[in-house]
Amino acid sequence: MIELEGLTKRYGEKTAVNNLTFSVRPGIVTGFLGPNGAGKSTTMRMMLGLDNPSAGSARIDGKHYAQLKNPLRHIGALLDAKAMHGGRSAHNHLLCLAQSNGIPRSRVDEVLDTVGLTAVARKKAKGFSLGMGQRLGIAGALLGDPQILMFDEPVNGLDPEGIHWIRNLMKSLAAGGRTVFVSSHLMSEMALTADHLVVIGQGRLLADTSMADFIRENSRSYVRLRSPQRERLLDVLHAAGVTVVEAGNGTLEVDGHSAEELGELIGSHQLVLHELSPQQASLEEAFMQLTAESVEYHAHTEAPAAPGWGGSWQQGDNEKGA
Ligand SMILES: Nc1ncnc2c1ncn2[C@@H]1O[C@H](COP(=O)(O)OP(=O)(O)OP(=O)(O)O)[C@@H](O)[C@H]1O
Repeated sequence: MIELEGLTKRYGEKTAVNNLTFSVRPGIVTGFLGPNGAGKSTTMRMMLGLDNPSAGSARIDGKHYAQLKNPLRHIGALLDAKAMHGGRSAHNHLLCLAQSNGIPRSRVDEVLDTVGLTAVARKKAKGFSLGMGQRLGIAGALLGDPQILMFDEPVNGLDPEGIHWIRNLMKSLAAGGRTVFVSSHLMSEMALTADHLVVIGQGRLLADTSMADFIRENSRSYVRLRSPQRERLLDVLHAAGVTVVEAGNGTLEVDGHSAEELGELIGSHQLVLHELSPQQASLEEAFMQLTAESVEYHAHTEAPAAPGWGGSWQQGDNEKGA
Protein backbone atom coordinates (compact mmCIF):
# COMPACT_ATOMS: atom_id res chain seq x y z
CA MET A 1 0.00 0.00 0.00
CA ILE A 2 1.24 3.48 -0.90
CA GLU A 3 -0.32 6.43 0.96
CA LEU A 4 0.11 10.07 0.05
CA GLU A 5 -1.06 12.81 2.34
CA GLY A 6 -0.94 16.44 1.27
CA LEU A 7 2.17 15.68 -0.78
CA THR A 8 3.58 18.92 -2.18
CA LYS A 9 6.73 19.88 -4.07
CA ARG A 10 7.74 23.43 -4.92
CA TYR A 11 10.64 24.44 -7.12
CA GLY A 12 10.98 28.17 -6.38
CA GLU A 13 7.77 29.79 -7.67
CA LYS A 14 6.65 26.59 -9.40
CA THR A 15 4.43 24.14 -7.50
CA ALA A 16 5.11 20.88 -9.34
CA VAL A 17 3.01 18.72 -6.96
CA ASN A 18 0.16 20.36 -5.11
CA ASN A 19 -1.34 18.81 -1.97
CA LEU A 20 -1.86 15.28 -3.33
CA THR A 21 -3.75 12.85 -1.11
CA PHE A 22 -4.55 9.35 -2.39
CA SER A 23 -3.75 5.68 -1.73
CA VAL A 24 -2.56 2.99 -4.10
CA ARG A 25 -4.10 -0.32 -3.08
CA PRO A 26 -2.85 -3.88 -3.45
CA GLY A 27 -4.41 -6.45 -5.79
CA ILE A 28 -5.11 -4.08 -8.69
CA VAL A 29 -3.17 -2.12 -11.30
CA THR A 30 -3.48 1.62 -10.64
CA GLY A 31 -2.74 3.87 -13.61
CA PHE A 32 -1.19 7.28 -13.01
CA LEU A 33 -2.15 9.79 -15.70
CA GLY A 34 -1.55 13.45 -16.39
CA PRO A 35 -0.50 15.70 -19.26
CA ASN A 36 3.20 16.49 -19.77
CA GLY A 37 4.58 18.38 -16.79
CA ALA A 38 1.62 17.44 -14.54
CA GLY A 39 3.97 16.23 -11.80
CA LYS A 40 3.86 12.44 -12.20
CA SER A 41 7.61 11.82 -12.16
CA THR A 42 8.10 14.26 -9.30
CA THR A 43 5.41 12.43 -7.30
CA MET A 44 7.03 9.06 -7.99
CA ARG A 45 10.46 10.38 -7.08
CA MET A 46 9.13 11.60 -3.71
CA MET A 47 7.51 8.22 -3.07
CA LEU A 48 10.96 6.69 -3.52
CA GLY A 49 12.74 9.21 -1.33
CA LEU A 50 14.66 10.63 -4.33
CA ASP A 51 13.17 14.10 -3.78
CA ASN A 52 12.13 15.66 -0.49
CA PRO A 53 8.55 16.93 -0.26
CA SER A 54 8.07 20.65 0.51
CA ALA A 55 5.05 19.54 2.56
CA GLY A 56 3.04 16.39 3.25
CA SER A 57 4.20 12.79 3.11
CA ALA A 58 4.41 9.63 1.04
CA ARG A 59 4.36 6.33 2.94
CA ILE A 60 5.25 2.85 1.75
CA ASP A 61 3.61 0.20 3.93
CA GLY A 62 3.18 2.91 6.58
CA LYS A 63 6.80 4.13 6.50
CA HIS A 64 8.78 6.79 4.70
CA TYR A 65 11.05 5.23 2.09
CA ALA A 66 14.15 6.19 4.13
CA GLN A 67 12.80 4.23 7.12
CA LEU A 68 12.52 0.95 5.17
CA LYS A 69 15.18 -1.54 6.24
CA ASN A 70 15.54 -3.33 2.90
CA PRO A 71 13.76 -0.96 0.52
CA LEU A 72 14.10 -3.16 -2.59
CA ARG A 73 12.23 -5.91 -0.77
CA HIS A 74 9.31 -3.53 -0.17
CA ILE A 75 9.15 -1.52 -3.37
CA GLY A 76 10.68 -2.00 -6.80
CA ALA A 77 10.68 0.82 -9.31
CA LEU A 78 11.45 1.54 -12.92
CA LEU A 79 11.90 5.28 -13.24
CA ASP A 80 14.54 5.86 -15.88
CA ALA A 81 15.69 2.80 -17.81
CA LYS A 82 18.86 4.60 -18.91
CA ALA A 83 19.96 5.21 -15.30
CA MET A 84 22.47 2.38 -15.14
CA HIS A 85 26.18 1.77 -15.58
CA GLY A 86 26.38 1.05 -19.32
CA GLY A 87 29.81 -0.61 -19.01
CA ARG A 88 28.38 -3.43 -16.88
CA SER A 89 26.69 -6.50 -18.26
CA ALA A 90 23.00 -6.99 -17.49
CA HIS A 91 23.97 -9.81 -15.12
CA ASN A 92 26.57 -7.73 -13.28
CA HIS A 93 24.29 -4.72 -13.04
CA LEU A 94 21.67 -6.85 -11.28
CA LEU A 95 24.31 -8.67 -9.20
CA CYS A 96 25.61 -5.34 -7.84
CA LEU A 97 22.06 -4.32 -6.96
CA ALA A 98 21.44 -7.68 -5.27
CA GLN A 99 24.68 -7.63 -3.27
CA SER A 100 24.22 -4.09 -2.02
CA ASN A 101 20.66 -4.85 -0.92
CA GLY A 102 21.05 -8.23 0.78
CA ILE A 103 19.23 -10.08 -1.98
CA PRO A 104 20.37 -13.66 -2.80
CA ARG A 105 22.33 -13.87 -6.09
CA SER A 106 20.02 -16.65 -7.30
CA ARG A 107 17.38 -13.95 -7.87
CA VAL A 108 19.56 -12.43 -10.63
CA ASP A 109 19.08 -15.37 -13.02
CA GLU A 110 15.43 -15.68 -12.01
CA VAL A 111 14.57 -12.07 -12.94
CA LEU A 112 16.69 -12.18 -16.11
CA ASP A 113 14.59 -15.16 -17.13
CA THR A 114 11.34 -13.40 -16.21
CA VAL A 115 12.14 -10.42 -18.44
CA GLY A 116 13.55 -12.54 -21.28
CA LEU A 117 17.14 -11.29 -21.14
CA THR A 118 18.91 -14.57 -20.26
CA ALA A 119 20.49 -14.86 -23.74
CA VAL A 120 22.10 -11.39 -23.49
CA ALA A 121 22.84 -11.46 -19.75
CA ARG A 122 26.63 -11.19 -20.29
CA LYS A 123 26.38 -8.35 -22.83
CA LYS A 124 27.13 -4.77 -21.81
CA ALA A 125 24.02 -2.73 -21.11
CA LYS A 126 25.27 0.21 -23.21
CA GLY A 127 24.69 -1.87 -26.36
CA PHE A 128 21.07 -2.55 -25.40
CA SER A 129 18.15 -1.23 -27.41
CA LEU A 130 15.60 0.99 -25.66
CA GLY A 131 13.29 -2.00 -25.24
CA MET A 132 16.05 -4.19 -23.77
CA GLY A 133 16.97 -1.37 -21.39
CA GLN A 134 13.33 -1.21 -20.25
CA ARG A 135 13.35 -4.96 -19.61
CA LEU A 136 16.56 -4.67 -17.60
CA GLY A 137 15.03 -1.83 -15.58
CA ILE A 138 11.99 -3.99 -14.90
CA ALA A 139 14.28 -6.87 -13.85
CA GLY A 140 15.85 -4.50 -11.31
CA ALA A 141 12.42 -3.59 -9.97
CA LEU A 142 11.49 -7.26 -9.54
CA LEU A 143 14.84 -8.25 -7.98
CA GLY A 144 13.84 -7.92 -4.32
CA ASP A 145 10.49 -9.69 -4.96
CA PRO A 146 8.70 -6.63 -3.50
CA GLN A 147 5.00 -6.34 -2.75
CA ILE A 148 4.85 -2.88 -4.34
CA LEU A 149 5.91 -2.08 -7.90
CA MET A 150 6.10 1.29 -9.53
CA PHE A 151 6.70 1.79 -13.26
CA ASP A 152 7.16 5.17 -14.94
CA GLU A 153 6.37 4.81 -18.67
CA PRO A 154 7.33 1.10 -18.79
CA VAL A 155 6.21 0.53 -22.37
CA ASN A 156 8.49 3.25 -23.74
CA GLY A 157 10.43 1.76 -26.62
CA LEU A 158 8.85 -1.67 -26.38
CA ASP A 159 7.58 -3.39 -29.54
CA PRO A 160 4.02 -4.82 -29.66
CA GLU A 161 5.19 -8.17 -28.23
CA GLY A 162 7.00 -6.33 -25.42
CA ILE A 163 3.95 -4.17 -24.69
CA HIS A 164 1.77 -7.28 -24.50
CA TRP A 165 4.31 -8.90 -22.21
CA ILE A 166 4.49 -5.97 -19.75
CA ARG A 167 0.70 -5.69 -19.70
CA ASN A 168 0.39 -9.34 -18.69
CA LEU A 169 3.25 -9.02 -16.21
CA MET A 170 1.58 -6.09 -14.43
CA LYS A 171 -1.80 -7.82 -14.40
CA SER A 172 -0.32 -11.03 -12.99
CA LEU A 173 1.65 -9.12 -10.32
CA ALA A 174 -1.58 -7.44 -9.23
CA ALA A 175 -3.54 -10.69 -9.40
CA GLY A 176 -0.93 -12.16 -7.02
CA GLY A 177 -1.88 -9.46 -4.48
CA ARG A 178 0.85 -6.93 -5.23
CA THR A 179 0.40 -3.16 -5.45
CA VAL A 180 1.13 -1.99 -9.01
CA PHE A 181 1.38 1.73 -9.83
CA VAL A 182 2.11 2.65 -13.43
CA SER A 183 2.29 5.85 -15.46
CA SER A 184 1.89 5.96 -19.22
CA HIS A 185 0.90 8.34 -21.98
CA LEU A 186 -0.36 5.44 -24.07
CA MET A 187 -4.07 5.64 -23.28
CA SER A 188 -5.14 2.62 -25.30
CA GLU A 189 -2.61 0.55 -23.39
CA MET A 190 -3.62 2.00 -20.04
CA ALA A 191 -7.26 1.20 -20.80
CA LEU A 192 -6.30 -2.46 -21.22
CA THR A 193 -4.07 -2.63 -18.15
CA ALA A 194 -5.35 -0.50 -15.28
CA ASP A 195 -8.33 -1.21 -13.03
CA HIS A 196 -8.13 2.10 -11.18
CA LEU A 197 -6.91 5.55 -12.20
CA VAL A 198 -5.30 8.47 -10.44
CA VAL A 199 -5.26 11.54 -12.69
CA ILE A 200 -3.38 14.76 -11.96
CA GLY A 201 -3.13 18.08 -13.78
CA GLN A 202 -0.74 20.91 -12.88
CA GLY A 203 0.19 19.01 -9.74
CA ARG A 204 -3.39 18.68 -8.42
CA LEU A 205 -5.54 15.60 -8.06
CA LEU A 206 -8.23 15.55 -10.76
CA ALA A 207 -9.59 12.01 -10.33
CA ASP A 208 -9.10 8.93 -8.15
CA THR A 209 -11.61 6.41 -9.45
CA SER A 210 -12.19 3.10 -11.23
CA MET A 211 -11.47 2.95 -14.97
CA ALA A 212 -15.15 2.36 -15.78
CA ASP A 213 -16.37 5.28 -13.64
CA PHE A 214 -13.68 7.56 -15.03
CA ILE A 215 -14.78 6.98 -18.61
CA ARG A 216 -18.46 7.20 -17.70
CA GLU A 217 -18.08 10.45 -15.74
CA ASN A 218 -15.84 12.24 -18.22
CA SER A 219 -17.38 11.40 -21.54
CA ARG A 220 -20.63 11.24 -23.40
CA SER A 221 -22.25 7.85 -23.97
CA TYR A 222 -24.99 7.51 -26.55
CA VAL A 223 -26.70 5.02 -28.83
CA ARG A 224 -26.13 5.11 -32.60
CA LEU A 225 -29.02 4.24 -34.90
CA ARG A 226 -29.29 3.65 -38.64
CA SER A 227 -32.42 2.64 -40.48
CA PRO A 228 -33.55 2.47 -44.11
CA GLN A 229 -36.86 3.89 -42.73
CA ARG A 230 -35.19 6.97 -41.32
CA GLU A 231 -38.17 9.35 -41.59
CA ARG A 232 -40.54 6.93 -39.87
CA LEU A 233 -37.94 6.24 -37.22
CA LEU A 234 -37.57 9.98 -36.51
CA ASP A 235 -41.37 10.28 -36.19
CA VAL A 236 -41.49 7.38 -33.70
CA LEU A 237 -38.63 8.79 -31.63
CA HIS A 238 -40.02 12.32 -31.60
CA ALA A 239 -43.49 11.05 -30.67
CA ALA A 240 -41.90 9.23 -27.70
CA GLY A 241 -40.16 12.43 -26.61
CA VAL A 242 -36.68 11.12 -27.47
CA THR A 243 -34.16 13.80 -28.46
CA VAL A 244 -32.21 12.83 -31.57
CA VAL A 245 -29.00 14.26 -32.98
CA GLU A 246 -28.50 13.80 -36.73
CA ALA A 247 -24.84 12.84 -37.17
CA GLY A 248 -24.63 12.73 -40.99
CA ASN A 249 -24.57 9.76 -43.37
CA GLY A 250 -28.08 8.90 -42.19
CA THR A 251 -26.81 8.12 -38.69
CA LEU A 252 -28.79 9.23 -35.63
CA GLU A 253 -27.42 9.59 -32.10
CA VAL A 254 -29.53 9.39 -28.95
CA ASP A 255 -28.40 10.42 -25.45
CA GLY A 256 -30.07 9.42 -22.23
CA HIS A 257 -31.74 6.17 -23.35
CA SER A 258 -30.32 2.66 -23.31
CA ALA A 259 -30.02 0.52 -26.44
CA GLU A 260 -32.54 -1.85 -24.79
CA GLU A 261 -35.18 0.89 -24.33
CA LEU A 262 -34.73 2.15 -27.89
CA GLY A 263 -34.79 -1.39 -29.31
CA GLU A 264 -38.09 -2.13 -27.55
CA LEU A 265 -39.65 1.12 -28.72
CA ILE A 266 -38.53 0.74 -32.33
CA GLY A 267 -39.44 -2.98 -32.37
CA SER A 268 -42.97 -2.20 -31.19
CA HIS A 269 -43.37 -0.10 -34.39
CA GLN A 270 -41.89 -2.89 -36.52
CA LEU A 271 -39.24 -0.68 -38.07
CA VAL A 272 -36.11 -2.10 -39.69
CA LEU A 273 -32.77 -1.13 -38.13
CA HIS A 274 -29.34 -1.53 -39.70
CA GLU A 275 -27.59 -0.41 -36.53
CA LEU A 276 -28.42 -0.08 -32.85
CA SER A 277 -25.13 0.29 -31.00
CA PRO A 278 -24.24 1.74 -27.61
CA GLN A 279 -21.21 4.05 -27.92
CA GLN A 280 -18.80 4.68 -25.05
CA ALA A 281 -15.96 7.16 -25.39
CA SER A 282 -12.41 5.84 -25.16
CA LEU A 283 -10.15 6.51 -22.18
CA GLU A 284 -8.24 8.92 -24.39
CA GLU A 285 -11.35 11.03 -25.06
CA ALA A 286 -12.32 11.02 -21.37
CA PHE A 287 -8.76 11.98 -20.39
CA MET A 288 -8.64 14.85 -22.91
CA GLN A 289 -12.00 16.08 -21.66
CA LEU A 290 -10.93 16.07 -18.00
CA THR A 291 -7.48 17.53 -18.48
CA ALA A 292 -8.25 20.09 -21.20
CA GLU A 293 -7.97 22.92 -18.66
CA SER A 294 -4.71 21.75 -17.16
CA VAL A 295 -2.59 21.00 -20.21
CA GLU A 296 0.59 22.98 -19.81
CA TYR A 297 2.11 22.65 -23.27
CA HIS A 298 -0.31 23.19 -26.17
CA ALA A 299 0.70 22.84 -29.79
CA HIS A 300 -0.19 25.79 -32.03
CA THR A 301 -2.89 24.63 -34.38
CA GLU A 302 -4.26 28.01 -35.43
CA ALA A 303 -1.33 28.79 -37.70
CA PRO A 304 -2.00 28.28 -41.43
CA ALA A 305 -0.55 25.02 -42.66
CA ALA A 306 0.85 24.43 -46.11
CA PRO A 307 -1.61 22.50 -48.32
CA GLY A 308 -1.55 18.79 -47.58
CA TRP A 309 0.66 19.26 -44.58
CA GLY A 310 -0.77 18.86 -41.08
CA GLY A 311 2.03 20.38 -39.01
CA SER A 312 2.15 23.89 -37.52
CA TRP A 313 3.63 26.67 -39.59
CA GLN A 314 6.24 29.00 -38.21
CA GLN A 315 7.50 31.92 -40.17
CA GLY A 316 11.06 31.33 -39.04
CA ASP A 317 11.13 27.87 -40.59
CA ASN A 318 10.32 29.35 -43.96
CA GLU A 319 12.88 32.10 -43.68
CA LYS A 320 15.63 29.68 -42.69
CA GLY A 321 15.01 27.62 -45.79
CA ALA A 322 14.88 30.65 -48.12
N1 LIG B 1 14.33 19.83 -10.61
C1 LIG B 1 13.36 20.63 -11.05
N2 LIG B 1 13.51 21.97 -10.98
C2 LIG B 1 12.54 22.81 -11.43
N3 LIG B 1 11.36 22.39 -11.94
C3 LIG B 1 11.16 21.09 -12.02
C4 LIG B 1 12.14 20.13 -11.60
N4 LIG B 1 11.65 18.88 -11.80
C5 LIG B 1 10.42 19.06 -12.36
N5 LIG B 1 10.14 20.38 -12.50
C6 LIG B 1 8.89 20.94 -13.03
O1 LIG B 1 7.81 20.37 -12.33
C7 LIG B 1 6.73 20.08 -13.20
C8 LIG B 1 6.36 18.62 -13.11
O2 LIG B 1 7.36 17.84 -13.77
P1 LIG B 1 7.29 16.25 -13.86
O3 LIG B 1 8.51 15.81 -14.62
O4 LIG B 1 7.07 15.67 -12.53
O5 LIG B 1 5.99 16.05 -14.75
P2 LIG B 1 5.47 14.72 -15.48
O6 LIG B 1 4.01 14.66 -15.20
O7 LIG B 1 6.29 13.54 -15.09
O8 LIG B 1 5.73 15.10 -17.00
P3 LIG B 1 5.99 14.14 -18.28
O9 LIG B 1 4.70 13.45 -18.55
O10 LIG B 1 6.31 15.16 -19.35
O11 LIG B 1 7.12 13.24 -17.94
C9 LIG B 1 7.17 20.52 -14.60
O12 LIG B 1 6.65 21.82 -14.86
C10 LIG B 1 8.67 20.56 -14.49
O13 LIG B 1 9.20 21.51 -15.36
